[in-house]
Amino acid sequence: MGTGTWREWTADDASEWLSAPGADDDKYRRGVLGVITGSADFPGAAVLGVEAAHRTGVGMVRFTGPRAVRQAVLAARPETVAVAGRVQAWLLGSGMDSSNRSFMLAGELQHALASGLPAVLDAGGLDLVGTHVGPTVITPHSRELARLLNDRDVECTPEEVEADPTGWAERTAHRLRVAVLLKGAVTHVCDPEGTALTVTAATHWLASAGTGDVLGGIIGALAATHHDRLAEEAGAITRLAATAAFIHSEAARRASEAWAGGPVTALDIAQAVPPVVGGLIRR
Ligand SMILES: NC(=O)C1=CN([C@@H]2O[C@H](COP(=O)(O)OP(=O)(O)OC[C@H]3O[C@@H](n4cnc5c(N)ncnc54)[C@H](O)[C@@H]3O)[C@@H](O)[C@H]2O)[C@@H](O)CC1
Ligand SMILES: Nc1ncnc2c1ncn2[C@@H]1O[C@H](COP(=O)(O)OP(=O)(O)O)[C@@H](O)[C@H]1O
Repeated sequence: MGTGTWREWTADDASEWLSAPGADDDKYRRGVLGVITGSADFPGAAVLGVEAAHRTGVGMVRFTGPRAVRQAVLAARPETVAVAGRVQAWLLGSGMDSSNRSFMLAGELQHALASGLPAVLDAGGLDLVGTHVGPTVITPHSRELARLLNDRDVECTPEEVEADPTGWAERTAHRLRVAVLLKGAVTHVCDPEGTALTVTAATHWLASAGTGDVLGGIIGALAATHHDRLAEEAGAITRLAATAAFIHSEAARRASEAWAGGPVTALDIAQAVPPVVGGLIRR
C-alpha cells in the first residue's frame, strides 16, 4: 500500500490553476503546446488530444506528429499550426507504438525531451521516461504501468496495479523520478517529492476509447500556459495534472448530462471542456 497521505483534488484547488488571458497576453506569451502524437493506425488519438488542448485554452498548438496524421488534425482543428518552431511544453506519444518507431520520429521525440521543457508522456511515449530533463508527467493506465515497470525489471501485473494503485503510483514516481498520473475510475497523481492527489471520476461513462487521449491534451495545454511557473517550480506539474484530471472528469459529467445522463464519446468530452474551465475561473 502507499505510504503517503492522499488527498482528493477539489474544484477550489483546480480553480487556483486556471486564469483567463489578460490584456497583455498574446498567443506566444500565453504558451505554445508542441504535440507529437498519432500514427497511421491511430490518427484519432492525435485529433482528440489537439482538440482537447485547444478547448482548454492555449495560445497555440503546434502539431509536428507523423505526416500521415497532419491532414486529419488540420481538418478537425484548422487553428493548429503544423510547422516546427518554438514551443513551451510538449505532449508526446498518444496513439503511437513504441515498438514501431521510425528513426526520424525517435530523433524528434528525443529532441523534444532534451529541450528541458515540461512534457506529458502518454501511451507510446511512456518508454521515453528517464530521458527527460524538464518537468514531466507520465499518464499510464494499469496495463501500461505494468508494462513500463516490467520493461525496467520490476515485476508486477495490471491486476496488482489495480489492487494497489497508491502503492504502485508512488513506487513508480520514486523509481523513475517523475510525476505519475495513473488512470482509472479514481485517478492517482503523485511525485517523488510526496505530493499525492486523487481525482474521483464524476461519471463512469468516461471508460471509453479515446478519453485518455483527451486527458493528455488537457494536461499539455495547462503545462504550456503555466510554463513560467513550471520553470521556477517543476513540482507544479503534479498539481497541473490533477487539475487536468478534474477538468476531464467534470467535462465528462457535463457532456453526459447534456444527453440526460447517457453515454458520451471522447470528442463530446473535449468539447465540454470550455464551460468547465470558464466555471472554475469564475469561482
Ligand atoms: N481513436 C484512437 O485513435 C484511439 C487510440 N488509442 C491509442 O491506442 C493505443 C493503445 O492503447 P490501449 O489503451 O488500448 O492499450 P492497452 O495497453 O490497454 O492495450 C494494448 C492492446 O491489447 C489489447 N487488449 C487489451 N485488453 C483487451 C481486452 N479486454 N479486449 C480486447 N483487446 C484487449 C488490444 O489489442 C490493445 O491494442 C494507444 O497509443 C492509445 O493512445 C486509444 O486511446 C483508443 C482511441
Ligand atoms: N470505470 C471508470 N470510471 C471512470 N473513469 C474511468 C474508468 N475507467 C477509466 N476511466 C478514465 O477514462 C480514461 C481512459 O483513458 P485510457 O485508458 O488512456 O483510454 P484511451 O487509451 O482509450 O484513450 C482515463 O482518464 C481514466 O481515468
